Amino acid sequence: MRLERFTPSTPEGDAASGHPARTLDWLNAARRGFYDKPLTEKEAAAIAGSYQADGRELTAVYDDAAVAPGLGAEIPVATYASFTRSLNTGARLIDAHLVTMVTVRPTHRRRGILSRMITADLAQAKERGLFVAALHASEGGIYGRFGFGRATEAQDYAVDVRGGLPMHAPVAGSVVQVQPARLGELIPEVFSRFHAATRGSVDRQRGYLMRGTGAWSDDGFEPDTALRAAVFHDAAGTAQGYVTYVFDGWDAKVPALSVRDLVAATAQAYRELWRFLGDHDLIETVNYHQASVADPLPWFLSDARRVSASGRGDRLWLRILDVPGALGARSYVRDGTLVLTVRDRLSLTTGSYRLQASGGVGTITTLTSAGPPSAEAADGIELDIADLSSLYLGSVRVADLLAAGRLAGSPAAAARAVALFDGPGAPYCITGF
Ligand SMILES: CC(=O)SCCNC(=O)CCNC(=O)[C@H](O)C(C)(C)COP(=O)(O)OP(=O)(O)OC[C@H]1O[C@@H](n2cnc3c(N)ncnc32)[C@H](O)[C@@H]1OP(=O)(O)O
Repeated sequence: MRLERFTPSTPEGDAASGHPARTLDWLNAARRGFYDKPLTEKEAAAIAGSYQADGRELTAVYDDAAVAPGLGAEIPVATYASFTRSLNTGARLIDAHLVTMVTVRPTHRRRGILSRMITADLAQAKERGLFVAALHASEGGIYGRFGFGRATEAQDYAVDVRGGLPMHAPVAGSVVQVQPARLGELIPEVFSRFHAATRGSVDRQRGYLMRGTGAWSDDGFEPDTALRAAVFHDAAGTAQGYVTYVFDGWDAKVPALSVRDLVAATAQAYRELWRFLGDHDLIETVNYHQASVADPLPWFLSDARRVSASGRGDRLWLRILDVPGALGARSYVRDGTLVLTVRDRLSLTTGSYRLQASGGVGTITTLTSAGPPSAEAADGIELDIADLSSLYLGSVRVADLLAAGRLAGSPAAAARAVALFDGPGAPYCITGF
């Protein structure tokens, strides 16, 4: 097996590697891995351009022993991509190493190819100085062993909008319908305000701009003529939110709209965009797939039962690569001191650390990174890096990790952990990658 890392390119750019279809072959191997149709050369060029803008790095694994009539040795048997985007820790934005497009051909599965790719990649990301890695998992049982923990959750809504959506609050600001193609400047502007204000948010890749403006369809790369859009302006005339959505068609079970994307920089913008969605005559249901688990919509409505929630599940998974760096980049509600002993199967963060929080700021001292735990560790907590990664943004409470047997420590140490890690609200991420 041969592993290559490269940046996406045009056939001319790839020619220097001796494999002019290198990017196209990688993209189609990844699509095969997710059971998608192969791309045309035009589509591949559009995606490669978008990936270049994202700064993605591609990993391919080749099987030089491939024999006819099987796929040729130039077609990757495994794909893996990574790029950097900021993550809101609740205190500030830090660079996160995003992992995506992981596939291994069925004929090559369970031979350790994913393990090899991810172990090398995470070690490199740590060497580059990144504190955390993140991904969205196709299955819940794969990534814990590599130190990833569930870090944000979301839920699906089906909202009954028959006769509109009566709300407690009076109408504020204004909503206008716009052509999606006119959203080019507004999408990044509104998202960046949402991102700066939302713990757990990850900055978005270029594909969001392409799909939000209708330049690409939801599942392809042709213009999306069915896409509709609306923008909310507050009383001062500032655009504070937008929604893109489609009509599900007259053949659907009930006449429905499906929200493709809804980004609101303020609670008022969120409320007024929902009021707008409810103002579509003939429509009975609005479907939404990225509601926060602490979503306020039911409280906005005169009748909260208009909202049916389902499909609650994990979205973002996080993996701390550098404990002092990551814990020093979040905030703490209370002052206190806690020693954490961290287990890490990949040995990237194994060790004991003293966390001292004062005035919201954490200072972390590495006590040991190899050998026996420090004497101070006896009075601390012990947990796996995947569970510390789940605690990091606040998606799980210390008591739940204790009850699950995933966190060990004396009652006094656990109480100190509660004081430091259990904060208000739920982290929220509306970026998929
Ligand atoms: C971030 C993303 O891109 S998520 C998308 C992931 N990709 C997919 O779901 C596409 C379809 N699946 C695949 O392509 C492959 O099965 C992959 C990528 C999930 C796994 O690749 P493989 O090369 O077979 O994994 P590898 O052999 O390295 O296994 C690593 C470990 O994960 C385990 N594992 C692998 N796949 C799974 C799975 N689907 N469920 C549970 N455990 C799994 C293995 O048993 C092994 O465990 P061990 O370390 O305890 O021995």
